[in-house]
Amino acid sequence: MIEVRGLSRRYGELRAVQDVSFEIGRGEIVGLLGHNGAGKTTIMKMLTGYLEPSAGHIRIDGLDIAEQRREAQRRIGYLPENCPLYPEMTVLDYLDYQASLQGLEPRQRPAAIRRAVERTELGPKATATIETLSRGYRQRVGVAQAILHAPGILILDEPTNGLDPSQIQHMRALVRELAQDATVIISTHILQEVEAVCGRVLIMRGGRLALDSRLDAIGRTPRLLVTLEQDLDAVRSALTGLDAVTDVSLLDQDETLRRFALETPDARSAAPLVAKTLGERGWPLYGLEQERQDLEALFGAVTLERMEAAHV
Ligand SMILES: Nc1ncnc2c1ncn2[C@@H]1O[C@H](COP(=O)(O)OP(=O)(O)OP(=O)(O)O)[C@@H](O)[C@H]1O
Repeated sequence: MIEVRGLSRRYGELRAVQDVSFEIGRGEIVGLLGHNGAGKTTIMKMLTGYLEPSAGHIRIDGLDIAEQRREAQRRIGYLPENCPLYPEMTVLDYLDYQASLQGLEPRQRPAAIRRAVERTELGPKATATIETLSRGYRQRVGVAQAILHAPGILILDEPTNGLDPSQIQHMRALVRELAQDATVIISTHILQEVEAVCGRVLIMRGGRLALDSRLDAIGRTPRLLVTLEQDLDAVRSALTGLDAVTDVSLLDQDETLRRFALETPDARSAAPLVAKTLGERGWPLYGLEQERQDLEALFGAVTLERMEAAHV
């Protein structure tokens, strides 16, 4: 339903997006992941018809966005990175104004606004002026304006940017809920964000698509990191008998302590078993935690071969 072929965009000499191709099917939740400046926003602006590509094609449900822009845009809801909100307007007035800009007939608007307010749980703030809202609520208003016309595709640029942890949880739950009847593309520079809601990831690096993969195919089962005084052989013989631990390797060490990485099918449920087994040996446990991989670690995990394959 979204088809992108050979997409490129230059800003003067700068190649912000270079020869990017992908397809996204109905109902997918896809994370567009990359560092600041990787080209995510530029791609999203082109997908939504607000920026013209320097080269390449985009089709939305078979509609060429260059030739049938308005029709294609009707199928898309867009939360821009800095969604323009009018601070002095109430939430309802703002949504009514957006509904009119989006071309909804006056008689359709009340039902559309009611549905958007309900889905984003903005009811208690509906008559508040936007300037009085927290950042989390403002983002919800941004999402509400994106879903007014019940689009089949939602494009959300950094939807959790600047939110506190509880607002992030709420936004993630909202995205999952919206994904039940829409295809969703979310841009972010935070890997955990993708892991929390997406089934597939497109990784951008320096304007190029470095990886297009289902998350479960990346092999990112988190490892358990354990810090002990013992050496590798001793730790191996203590732990590899457990079903929960399939391999042990030494990560790093200082004069007294060694940090080991335990391969395990499920790090969370393995942790108490590992703690118990080590405790039974009377070994002091200096650390036990799940490995957190950042974007760099993921880039490292992606083999050169796969990156090259993604470029063809
Ligand atoms: N209007 C513009 N004029 C010139 N350069 C631009 C313009 N917009 C973006 N760029 C540049 O293009 C590159 C890609 O920017 P883009 O905003 O697409 O990246 P991004 O991955 O979305 O990053 P961020 O998360 O910081 O928004 C960056 O080097 C940026 O500075």
